[in-house]
Amino acid sequence: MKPAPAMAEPHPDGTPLYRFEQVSLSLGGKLIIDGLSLDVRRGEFVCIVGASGCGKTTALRLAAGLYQPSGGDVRFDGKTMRTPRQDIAIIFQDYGKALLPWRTASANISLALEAAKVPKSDRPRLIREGLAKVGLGDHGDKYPAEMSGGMQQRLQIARCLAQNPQALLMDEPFGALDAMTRQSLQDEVLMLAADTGATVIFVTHDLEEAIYLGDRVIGLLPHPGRIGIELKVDLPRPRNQLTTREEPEFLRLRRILFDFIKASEGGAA
Ligand SMILES: Nc1ncnc2c1ncn2[C@@H]1O[C@H](COP(=O)(O)OP(=O)(O)OP(=O)(O)O)[C@@H](O)[C@H]1O
Repeated sequence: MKPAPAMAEPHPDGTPLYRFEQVSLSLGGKLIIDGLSLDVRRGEFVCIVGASGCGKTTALRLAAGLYQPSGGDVRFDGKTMRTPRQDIAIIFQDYGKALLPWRTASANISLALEAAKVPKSDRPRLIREGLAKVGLGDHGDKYPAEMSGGMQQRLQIARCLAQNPQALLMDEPFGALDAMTRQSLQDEVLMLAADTGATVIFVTHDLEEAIYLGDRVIGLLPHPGRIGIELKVDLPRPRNQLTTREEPEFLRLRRILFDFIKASEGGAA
């Protein structure tokens, strides 16, 4: 049984995959997110940036169903999110903690297939395909500790994709990687997102990364977290690490975001 690709086509009734409606969240008696309204289309790649502590991770946790809003509504596929779902995968920066160290790369991917109750007989093929998709075809027998940071993050991505998710939520996934590895993983994620049609919400501190990857970049303002800016990224795909970053439109968006972050940090001081 080959999992069907997540929906790449617009939904027939045009509903967004995600709808945040006037979402607020208080934690420990403090308002962390306020009046957040955001639609994310199926297959869209949305990046979230903002000053440290503005609520990016919290917004992602709401999208994952790990927090319930104090006010408003998070709707996924037309339904209010009440708990985490099997078709929403989350990828964190801390790949070391996300992977099981006593399982090989193959066995780590198998974990997602076991959770999804994929029949045992289908698993070896899906594991092989999953490893190949992220360039780890020859490394199935390695343990996480025998792999570089980039390889471990690739493995985490393969494991998440094995869930066949409709949505991929990524929280600073490449923050700990060196520049070259980071760029190759950016391109791989773009390719995988295009291939699977998965909707991606990607949190990053790196403004260039957000523009390079996204169809849209959302900038959050702090205290409480709310949307301060929303930019459509009108750059051709496939993106290219050299030429895309040199486009006047890329530089224009980078300048706008840079000024936004600077102003928001000033305001938060
Ligand atoms: N469980 C909690 N209880 C109380 N306050 C919290 C809790 N979790 C987060 N916060 C606060 O909410 C705010 C937003 O945190 P969050 O981690 O979402 O920000 P962020 O934008 O992801 O930050 P960074 O970029 O530094 O990772 C911070 O002020 C943080 O201290």
